[in-house]
Amino acid sequence: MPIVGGSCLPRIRFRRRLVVVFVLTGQDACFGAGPTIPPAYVVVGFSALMSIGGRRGDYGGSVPNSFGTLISSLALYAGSLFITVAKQFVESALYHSKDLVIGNGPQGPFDHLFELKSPLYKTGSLQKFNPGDLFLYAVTDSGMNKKWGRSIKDAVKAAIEGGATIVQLREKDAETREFLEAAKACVEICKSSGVPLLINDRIDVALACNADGVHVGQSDMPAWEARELLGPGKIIGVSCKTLAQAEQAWKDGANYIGCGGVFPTRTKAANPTLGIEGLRTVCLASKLPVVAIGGINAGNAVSVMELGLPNLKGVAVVSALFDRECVATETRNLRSILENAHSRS
Ligand SMILES: Cc1ncc(COP(=O)(O)OP(=O)(O)O)c(N)n1
Ligand SMILES: Cc1nc(C(=O)O)sc1CCOP(=O)(O)O
Repeated sequence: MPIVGGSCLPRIRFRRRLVVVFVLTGQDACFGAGPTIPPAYVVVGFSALMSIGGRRGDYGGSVPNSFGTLISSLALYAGSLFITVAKQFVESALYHSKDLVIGNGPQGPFDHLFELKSPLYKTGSLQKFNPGDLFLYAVTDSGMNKKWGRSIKDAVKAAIEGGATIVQLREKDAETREFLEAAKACVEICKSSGVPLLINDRIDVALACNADGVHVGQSDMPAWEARELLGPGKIIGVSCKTLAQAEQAWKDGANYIGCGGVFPTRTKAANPTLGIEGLRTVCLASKLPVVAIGGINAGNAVSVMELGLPNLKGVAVVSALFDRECVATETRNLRSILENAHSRS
């Protein structure tokens, strides 16, 4: 902030003007990675100059007073520097607490009363993840859509019409540009229905279409890196088959885990089957809400819901919804089965 000119400091000799130029322009400077020089620096510098000037009589200041001015200015500077460093320490603590998870909410432990200042946290609209949304999780499949002559958009519309509570676009074969265009249309559809939309694997696509979040597997981008990119307001799900994976997903700041394959499936090649007992084991250990996946359909969904585990929030389904003639009808039917089972448990 260069605010120095001949007219500002008319009575100071040239050599001292140089000092003042240094002091005043230095107030916004940084030394290395250290703090910005606080305005008190300017006061100290100016007072020091005054005191020197006083000694020589240029400003009419007295020698004893100028020493006192210098000491009190140094104290002011030290106090101000302390406050600056303390503020940065607290900011840094808040920043590093952003991914600490307590309970199932998106907030870190220090982030209850105010927003973090980092631009990273302006990327998403801050919204709370509701684990209840995992109740009937519709996961699309490009092959099935092609087989039945549906666009992704129509498949998503039909699933929402039938009562899906969350949707994931899992388009393994789609070209990026085509996928992004479809994803943008689906974001609009889901937003207007209040149904969260997640993107499978593709953090880039999720960011570009402003989806509600992503679902990542064990060989995809780690959840903590996805969280860094997406910010705290987005939903992140992680596929987990083991207790260690579930623990890591929690540490990484995920919102939920997808656990399977509960039953054998033809939708995902070479997918190990955990069975109902495998699902139970992971649910009991998981600190995050769980959605079951793999071979789930209208005929076996009740056996999953009947586990009655508090953090098992629902089922994720591909072929039982999308490898059918009428997606809306299949979704409606499965939703009513789930609701009946849930009300009994
Ligand atoms: C809800 C849910 N759970 C698990 C998966 C599987 O994800 P991933 O391990 O990344 O495998 P692909 O889906 O990429 O084949 C999922 N998609 N959704
Ligand atoms: C995508 C996916 N992930 C699985 C896992 O076990 O992580 S099973 C699966 C496919 C689920 O499809 P369907 O409902 O048709 O069986």
